[in-house]
Amino acid sequence: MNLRKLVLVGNGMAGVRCIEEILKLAPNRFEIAIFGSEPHPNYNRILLSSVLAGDADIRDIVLNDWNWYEQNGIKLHTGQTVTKIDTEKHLVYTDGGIVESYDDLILATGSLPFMLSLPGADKEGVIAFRDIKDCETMIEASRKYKKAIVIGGGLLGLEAARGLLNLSMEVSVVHIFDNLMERQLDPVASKMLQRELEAQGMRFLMEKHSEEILGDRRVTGLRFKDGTVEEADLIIMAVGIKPNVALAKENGIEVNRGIVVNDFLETSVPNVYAVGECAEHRGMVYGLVAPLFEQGQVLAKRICKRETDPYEGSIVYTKLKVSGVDVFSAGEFMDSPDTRAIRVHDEFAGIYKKILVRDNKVVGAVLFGDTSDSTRILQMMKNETNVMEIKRVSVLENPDSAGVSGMAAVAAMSDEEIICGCNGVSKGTIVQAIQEKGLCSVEDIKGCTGASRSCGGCKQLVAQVLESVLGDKAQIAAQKEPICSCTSLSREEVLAEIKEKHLTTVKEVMYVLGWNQEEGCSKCRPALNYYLNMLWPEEHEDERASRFVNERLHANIQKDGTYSVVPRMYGGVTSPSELKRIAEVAEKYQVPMVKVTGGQRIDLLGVKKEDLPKIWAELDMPSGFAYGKALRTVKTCVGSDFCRFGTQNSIQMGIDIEKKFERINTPAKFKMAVSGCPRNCAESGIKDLGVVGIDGGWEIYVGGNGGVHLRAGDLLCKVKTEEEVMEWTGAFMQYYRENANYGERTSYWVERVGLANIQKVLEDPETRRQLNERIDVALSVLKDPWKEIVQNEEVRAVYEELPVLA
Ligand SMILES: Cc1cc2nc3c(=O)[nH]c(=O)nc-3n(C[C@H](O)[C@H](O)[C@H](O)COP(=O)(O)OP(=O)(O)OC[C@H]3O[C@@H](n4cnc5c(N)ncnc54)[C@H](O)[C@@H]3O)c2cc1C
Ligand SMILES: NC(=O)c1ccc[n+]([C@@H]2O[C@H](COP(=O)([O-])OP(=O)(O)OC[C@H]3O[C@@H](n4cnc5c(N)ncnc54)[C@H](O)[C@@H]3O)[C@@H](O)[C@H]2O)c1
Ligand code: SF4
Ligand code: FES
Repeated sequence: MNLRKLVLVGNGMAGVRCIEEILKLAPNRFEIAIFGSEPHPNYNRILLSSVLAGDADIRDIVLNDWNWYEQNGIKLHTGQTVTKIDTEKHLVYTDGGIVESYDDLILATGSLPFMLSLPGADKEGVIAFRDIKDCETMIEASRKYKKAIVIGGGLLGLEAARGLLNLSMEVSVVHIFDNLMERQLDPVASKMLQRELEAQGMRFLMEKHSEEILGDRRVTGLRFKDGTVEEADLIIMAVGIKPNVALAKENGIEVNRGIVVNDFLETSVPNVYAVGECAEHRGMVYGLVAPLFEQGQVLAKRICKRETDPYEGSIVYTKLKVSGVDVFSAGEFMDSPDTRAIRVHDEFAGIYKKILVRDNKVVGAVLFGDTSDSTRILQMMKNETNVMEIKRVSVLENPDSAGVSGMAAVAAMSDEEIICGCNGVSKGTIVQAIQEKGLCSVEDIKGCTGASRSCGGCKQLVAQVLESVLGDKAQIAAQKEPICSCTSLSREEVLAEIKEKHLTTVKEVMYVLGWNQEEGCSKCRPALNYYLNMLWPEEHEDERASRFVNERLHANIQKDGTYSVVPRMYGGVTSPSELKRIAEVAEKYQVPMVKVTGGQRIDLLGVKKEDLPKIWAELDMPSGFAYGKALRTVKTCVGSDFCRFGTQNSIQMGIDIEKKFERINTPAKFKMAVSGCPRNCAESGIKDLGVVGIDGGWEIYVGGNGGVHLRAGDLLCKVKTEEEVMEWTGAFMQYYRENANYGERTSYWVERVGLANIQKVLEDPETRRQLNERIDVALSVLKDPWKEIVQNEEVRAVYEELPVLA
């Protein structure tokens, strides 16, 4: 049988997804060729926000790797832009000189970012946020520059701003209206969002009209119509997108705002179809993946000559992907004369929920602070549920979930309810796949049903469905997330294999366990190095090359390529002679800034790499490990020796803890504090482990965090003596070292595992003894890295050869 020739223009999310559907329906019907302007295989554009925020690596966001094209017999032309279509002869031409014939042609050219045509918009440092290249440019710029402006307070602008904050830039968001995300939120939710983001460190310049981008070659600032100027080294334009229609338009295919398609995604020219952000259907152009995937399903059936319902449009809904902020918006969101609203606004809890009802049906919703109702509300919108048949207040309080856990609420969901909005996967489909195919991890479910494959916002729900089906077995299943895309093995499996096969180097682990990338990636290499150090403290030789640059160089790299030096000062206590040495070093090496840190240490900022060993030698103080995934500082208050409120000697307790546990590697940075009484001047409540003096003893709090994931610590235990503080501290640290994922702060780990479970383990004195025994072994082999480099010529020679950047 002669295969039909199918050509896809646009190797993006919508086009390739449609091809996947076609391959499912008719794997042998087409000879497929795909053209993409970008040099990459198909990747998850949505997760560029996560890459920028440091939560994912570019490699993690590939949806279909090079092998996938090969395995499916698809001819992939990356870096090739189709510039001409001969619709008579059925040929496409690329800028690289390739000509390909087609029987069926799908246009999935996506969108182009809208760039404001301001004077100076062509300067270096003015970019959009649309593709991998933009993402890389921003990450690179953050290493050299300090101030960023994001123009546009929509979804993209706010996600970009959050990412840039994570990259330690100062970020101002310039918005043209007085309400952020005015296309998705009403003014109440919008203001709540602004307050929350301000608390995270974002600055907002509202109702500002940009007039000119300043600077010579590179941008230095932005001038507004009111004459004011904001400085910037980087400007991101996130002011919307426009469908990429030039190719269609120039080749006689009907175009309006987008490429005009009918209910079967057919354009005005026979055998030419359009799908995705470039397509205009019934006057609507969509900019979110769920509708694009729905279009793709209809188109796949049409092209495969299968019967299909027409595509009749989609309900649009969004969630902002900024950690610490829960925002959901669906359908209509502004009150109007013909809608009535059901509202809940809890100003204490920072929760706002509104649904809009017309003709007794939900036509839209805005949720802020708690979006757990979102799937159910969306389902009501899709099913056109009559709200008059329900007790109305219960619309915003799931009767099934009131007072019960999220897991129980998921168990009570009907099979039709959609779990993954992006990919339209229902609970029933997931349950069936788990039962029939024996799936036991979120990753398996993703591979089999597509759920959680796009924005990832439904991962928790998918895990809960898994748990509701598998019960106890899900505990193991929940942990079956692969540690990165180089392997399908979870952390637990990798650790078990390391122990069983006695693997002792990162390379050996990757080789024996069949890593699909010989060199691993930036996610697995440091993680494996940590796990090996933790499992074989006496045997495993730390593999510096697998560590992040700061840990390799024992100093934090700064934006301008210089380093910071933070010597250890136990409990935040120093002496005149130490201060003198610090002052002398700072003067001699012309250290541009000497600063007291939030952890009560002294930071010498702006040191050149070549000066580091000399400074360490002259300071003659141990490393403060301010750069590592390790115990950082133990902050102390003045305590009972000097403070009139003090009930306990917090300074001595802090010094003792720091002296005992200094240098210990932990899955993520580990901060501690000791306060002499419940007034808590050392802020023990927001530390990974915080100790608070009380009458006749001490309280130990764990899982606190004063950063992005602001969280008050949970009370782990109350003890009477200093020895017990030390014993519980050692046991908790070692239990965390052995059980948390690499990179997971205690604030997330304690939430994930549950305080009660941790307490259950640590309450047993024998378990505490064993954990302390193991942490003591790990501590016994640690040396001060600065001293080693200063005193050992061989180590210094290796150090001096280290490249400056990662
Ligand atoms: C940072 C970011 C975060 C996002 N977050 C979300 C989210 O949370 N949820 C959500 O639903 N959506 C989100 N989106 C939107 C979502 O990514 C898009 O809706 C989706 O990627 C559009 O898919 P598409 O295939 O239509 O277009 P694209 O993904 O833009 O793909 C089109 C491809 O075609 C190529 N191309 C164009 N013209 C040609 C040509 N002539 N020849 C060859 N190749 C060509 C382009 O280079 C591009 O690679 C986000 C977008 C961004 C940028
Ligand atoms: N979480 C998500 O679902 C998500 C995340 C990122 C991007 N996206 C999608 O990507 C696309 C692009 O996102 P976007 O936020 O750029 O588009 P958008 O159109 O949703 O928002 C653009 C924002 O820029 C503002 N604006 C316009 N001109 C301006 C000016 N001159 N000065 C200041 N502000 C100005 C607008 O008022 C608007 O709020 C959209 O389709 C969006 O849905 C979605
Ligand atoms: S926490 Fe208590 S002991 Fe410590 S400084 Fe504050 S008031 Fe004094
Ligand atoms: S809701 Fe986006 S991937 Fe499931």
